[in-house]
Amino acid sequence: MCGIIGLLLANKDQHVNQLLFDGLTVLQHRGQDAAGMVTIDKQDRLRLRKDNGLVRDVFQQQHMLELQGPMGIGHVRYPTAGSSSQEEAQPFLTNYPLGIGVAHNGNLTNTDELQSSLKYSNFRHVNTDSDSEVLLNVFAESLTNELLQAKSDNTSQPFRMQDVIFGAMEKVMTSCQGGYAGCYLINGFGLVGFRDPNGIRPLVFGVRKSGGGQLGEVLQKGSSDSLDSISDQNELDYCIASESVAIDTLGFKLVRDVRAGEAIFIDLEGNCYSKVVHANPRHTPCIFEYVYFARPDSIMDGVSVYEARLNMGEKLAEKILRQFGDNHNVDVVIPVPDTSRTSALQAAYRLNVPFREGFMKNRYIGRTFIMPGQEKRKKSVRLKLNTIRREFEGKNVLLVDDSIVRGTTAGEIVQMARDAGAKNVYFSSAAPPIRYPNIYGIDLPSQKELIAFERNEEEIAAKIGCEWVVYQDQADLEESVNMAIPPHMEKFDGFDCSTFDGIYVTGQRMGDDYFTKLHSLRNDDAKATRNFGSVRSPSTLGGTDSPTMPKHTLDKIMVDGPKSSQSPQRELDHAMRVLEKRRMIAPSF
Ligand SMILES: O=P(O)(O)OC[C@H]1O[C@H](OP(=O)(O)OP(=O)(O)O)[C@H](O)[C@@H]1O
Ligand SMILES: NC(=O)CC[C@H](N)C(=O)O
Ligand SMILES: [Mg+2]
Repeated sequence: MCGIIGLLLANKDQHVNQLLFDGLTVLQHRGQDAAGMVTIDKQDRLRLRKDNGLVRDVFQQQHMLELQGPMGIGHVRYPTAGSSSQEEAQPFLTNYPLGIGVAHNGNLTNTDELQSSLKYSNFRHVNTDSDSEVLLNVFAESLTNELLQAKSDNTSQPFRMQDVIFGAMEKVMTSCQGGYAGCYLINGFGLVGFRDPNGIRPLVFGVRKSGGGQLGEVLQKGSSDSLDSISDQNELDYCIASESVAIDTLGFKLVRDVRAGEAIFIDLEGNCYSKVVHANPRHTPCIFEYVYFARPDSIMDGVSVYEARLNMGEKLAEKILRQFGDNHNVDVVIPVPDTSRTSALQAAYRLNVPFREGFMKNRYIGRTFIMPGQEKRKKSVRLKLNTIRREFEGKNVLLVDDSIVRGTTAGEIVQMARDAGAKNVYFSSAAPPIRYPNIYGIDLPSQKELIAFERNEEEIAAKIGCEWVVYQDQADLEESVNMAIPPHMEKFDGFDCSTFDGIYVTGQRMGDDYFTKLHSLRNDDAKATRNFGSVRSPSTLGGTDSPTMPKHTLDKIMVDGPKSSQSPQRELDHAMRVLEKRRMIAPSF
């Protein structure tokens, strides 16, 4: 679930680099593997920096100084296609036509077909296994055709670039299947934000007065659907982002969400054009954004993520009460930090039992679910959380998590609760059991890796070692989000709940060859082998699956490392051990 951002400033002497950096830092929870940004300088040169690592590791002072210009896009990556290699970090660029970059969140489900059509019909070269590079080239090809057409139709007068762009975006949306929200940067013209015809992945945009001034009453939150009422658009800075939290933090005012099947084009003069380019959009956003991915302080499609999570806690508690009545025997509710806190708080309130912080989180360890590799995820749970013994000793504790996916967290946490002296350990999940792969931007390619695959609640409880486990019902989860839609907003056409019910809004069915191939390419073992394959020399070391190590550190480890007489696997093991050791040292801020 990557994070994307695009920025265009009215004052062409200003630079977007610091705003991009700050925005990406705020979106870091959406991707920890790699980060990148591209800007366009005064000579129309695209300036790119991308690498594996967290935002703070990837952009050093010398990179920031070079990332000049008033327009740029940025990306934090959590891979769902190809490998974790540095080459597949984003943004991707292409020179033709004009010089275009892309930052993409989501996952295309017809990458292979598109790639071979680009190669054999359009003679375009795609250099990686990334679906995002394909998404870029499909647009580049369509834009080329639209530009050539517009040029031949309008020999005597200039054409309108917005028409050309919307024509190209229509082709993108009819050709590209899957979930995608993205931002294209077009040299000499501006930024394009877009969202797939099902609105699966989120995207919002906002404005501020040039340089950061106040907009006054014109754009009170949620009140304005267009920018028509703002007289002098030349004075506006624009920000497009995955989540409203980036818009808020950078001092922009949220205008609205990009609609399903819509593209918005912001030109260099500050004019903003929008069009729903897909003929039959249906708005079915990914419900897992509300469960886990988004920050609670984000407003997504008009819905406060925080409020939706409170509702999830309320409904979860009601299910526990339905199942056990008032004899539920729970002494204390304890959240599994961080994401479940909001739901756990409300569940405790509804159950009328104390809410206690029994686990303390090491703030320097990132999110474990989006880390690559099961060993690393497992180890990170232990490094990340520690117990406060007095909250467990002799008590019947109800642990609340937002979701149970592979069961890595639940298994470790239950054991920790027992080690801390809990009498009985109950576990509950604010989301229903996850039993199906995700194909729209969450890296859950393999059913067999899911703890709820072919297991019922009793079997899951036995597997994670607790007395009982209770999951949210899917209808209650959907209702939790629907209840938080403000009265003036349109209702959704439904949700993408495919990881819970196996119904794919883009029409795939379990058993299709697509799933077999996805599993074989992206199960944990396959990924480990592929990422291992990319560790060949210090120059390609950005390709290891280290989420936090800057490349120069990796280079050094390989120089310090064992001699080549050892097997490649042992060399890798050694490098990983050194990495693990060094990761224990907290980075300085
Ligand atoms: O069953 P699993 O495979 O362990 O996945 C589920 C867990 O992973 C996530 O936490 P994560 O540590 O990623 O992030 P958080 O700190 O935001 O809760 C999620 O909140 C669950 O706790
Ligand atoms: N999680 C995502 O949004 C991933 C984007 C893209 N599919 C990639 O792997 O880079
Ligand atoms: Mg968690």
